[in-house]
Formats: sequence, structure tokens, C-alpha cells
Amino acid sequence: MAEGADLFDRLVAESRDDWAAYVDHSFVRQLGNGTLPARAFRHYLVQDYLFLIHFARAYALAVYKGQSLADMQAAFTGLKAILDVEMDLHVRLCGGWGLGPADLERATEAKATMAYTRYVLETGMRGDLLDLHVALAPCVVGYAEIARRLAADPRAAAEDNSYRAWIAEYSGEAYQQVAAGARATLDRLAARSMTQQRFPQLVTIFRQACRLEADFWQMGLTGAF
Ligand SMILES: Cc1ncc(C[n+]2csc(CCO)c2C)c(N)n1
Repeated sequence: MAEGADLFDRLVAESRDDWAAYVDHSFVRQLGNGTLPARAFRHYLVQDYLFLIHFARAYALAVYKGQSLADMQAAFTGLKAILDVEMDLHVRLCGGWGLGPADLERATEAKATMAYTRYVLETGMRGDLLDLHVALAPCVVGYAEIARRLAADPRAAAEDNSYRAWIAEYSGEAYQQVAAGARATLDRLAARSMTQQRFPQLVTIFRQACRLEADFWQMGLTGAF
């Protein structure tokens, strides 16, 4: 690995298979080339709305666990990105199918949604702020990376790709900045509380989150049929 790699890169380097299964999942490929069945995307997006509600709670927990203004601001930035920006995408796209927020909140939560969100919340409650941000990292940085890769392929922006709004949102500058901020937060927290002994435990958390992300895509593919 390159000299001077940040904590995020070090975690990915120790989680190669789980990371690849997440970012190269067949759901992601089909999103990119526009072949994903519409009902799989709908099922995924409704579940993702429920997911984001719990993820907002996880960011609120990170605000609560902050030990400094910088900690609290970093968590608040993530919380605002969900509540003010990301939820808007979901409300807009689901609105196009005739589903309003009340319908979404009534949807039955899939086991993959429960498993991932509650894992992150539990990790944060049990551990410290670094544990919590490591559990959040595959989600925040992963989506920015997935969308950036997809956007480099001309099929992503093609007029007939129904998923181009999704790809444009996460590959856009605002999300790329949120992901860069999440990486910087990990390094700031690591400088304060990382030890050599702790690293394997952080890798375990990171890998679990990657596996739960892959299961979330899989739920989108198979849960809709
Ligand atoms: C399963 C799943 N994983 C990751 C994201 C992306 N995401 C969740 S919170 C956040 C940061 C602030 O918006 C980002 C980018 C998602 N929507 N659904």
C-alpha cells in the first residue's frame, strides 16, 4: 500500500474481498448500464428510505458522543446531508411512483435493513466515536466511490438509463465532499485514539459493514420478486 495511506485506505486494504463484493455487486453493475429491473430499484429505494432514518439516528449518536466541537460538527454534517439532501432524492424518486413519506414509513422493514442499521447503532453505542465512524465509513465513502466509477461510463448518463439521477446525485460534488470529510474525520479520530492493538477490531467492524452493504444490494435484487 502507498506510503501515507489514510485510515480508510488501510481498512480497505485489509478487507479486499468484502469491499469488492460490495462495490462491484451485480446490483451496482446493472444500475450503471441501466439494465436493473425497475421493481428491484423500487424495492431497494423504499428500504433505503427506512435505512436512512436509522442512519440519521446513528449520526445523531455521533453528535452525542462528540468530545469536541470538531467532532460534533463532523457528525452534524453527515446528519444534515441525510436529512436535507439525501432524503430529498428518495422522496422525489418515490413520489414519481405515487409513494409519499407516510407510505414509505409504513413499509415493512426488510431483515437486511434491520441488520445493517442496528449493527451500526449497536457498534456506536457499545464502542467509542472511532468505532462508530468506522462502521459508517463503507456507506458514506463507498457510495461516493461507486457512483464516481459508474459516472465514468457513458452508459450511466445515457438518456435511456432510468438510474442516471441516482448516479448523478452520488457522483456529484456535494457527496464527493461528504465522503472526503468522512475520510478526514477517521484520520482525526485515529490520531486521537487509534492504537496498533485496536486496528484489527476496527477492521472487523469495517468488514462487517461492507458485508451488510453487499447484503443490502442483494436484498434489492432478490427481495423484489
Ligand atoms: C445502504 C446504503 N448505503 C449507503 C448509502 C449512502 N449514504 C448513506 S448516509 C450518507 C451520508 C450522508 O448523506 C450516504 C452517502 C445509502 N443511501 N444506503
